[in-house]
Amino acid sequence: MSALEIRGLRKAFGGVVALDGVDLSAELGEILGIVGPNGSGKTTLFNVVAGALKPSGGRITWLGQEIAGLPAHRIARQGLVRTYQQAMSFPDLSVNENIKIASEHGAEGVAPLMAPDDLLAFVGLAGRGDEIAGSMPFGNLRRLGIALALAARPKLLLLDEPAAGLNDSETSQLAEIITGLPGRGLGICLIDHDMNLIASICRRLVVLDFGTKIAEGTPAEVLNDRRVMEVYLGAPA
Ligand SMILES: Nc1ncnc2c1ncn2[C@@H]1O[C@H](COP(=O)(O)OP(=O)(O)OP(=O)(O)O)[C@@H](O)[C@H]1O
Repeated sequence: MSALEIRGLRKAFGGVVALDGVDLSAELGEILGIVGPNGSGKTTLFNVVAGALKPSGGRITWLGQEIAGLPAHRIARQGLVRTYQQAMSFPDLSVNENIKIASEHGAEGVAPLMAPDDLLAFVGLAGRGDEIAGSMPFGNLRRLGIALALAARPKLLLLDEPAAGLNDSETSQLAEIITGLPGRGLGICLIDHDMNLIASICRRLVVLDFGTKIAEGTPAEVLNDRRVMEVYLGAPA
């Protein structure tokens, strides 16, 4: 059984069906890319898995236990942690204070991934622990968002569009950070619209369209899939 097993996951907002029977598995030690056009259900998938939204149906098994519908803080305590499209931090507090709070709300019974100073160095914020989060430039706020998620000692990290708004050099630095995580035993699920980033760091991709999984496989398999090409490029199936 995979670390995360999702079966028949459904989420409806009134008449809008955002997830329509999604099956998906994610392993520790792998980077799984989740792609699809705007509105295909990617963020809703993360919200439901991480407990920010209750599913309308289906099963989510994490490390062998059913977690569908549990509140977000209980899911985070079990090592399943998500980041948001907007980097989340307490803007009036320092970087170090933010890290401390994140670690206090993190997974129970899991050793820290690394010491706070090493964590800051790992995400490219060495020596910036005393800076006030809200005064940092956008790229550094993104790094801080990842540092805060890692401070919560995740076993599986759900990254929602971490490269949005980053320039090319910031995106390659981000790719280095992310690719360093599976070797430390973490699993990563990565949503992003940057196909170059996704194809370069993910071994496996899942493609959503209108709340259903339309393809799954290696980047090469998926990007040559006729249905995926149709969705992205409008080519006939
Ligand atoms: N809170 C909500 N209330 C009503 N409808 C919602 C809500 N959240 C999402 N939806 C709808 O669910 C569908 C899936 O949205 P979602 O944000 O999950 O897509 P996405 O693939 O993450 O899109 P994007 O790439 O633009 O971030 C869309 O039709 C969206 O309008």
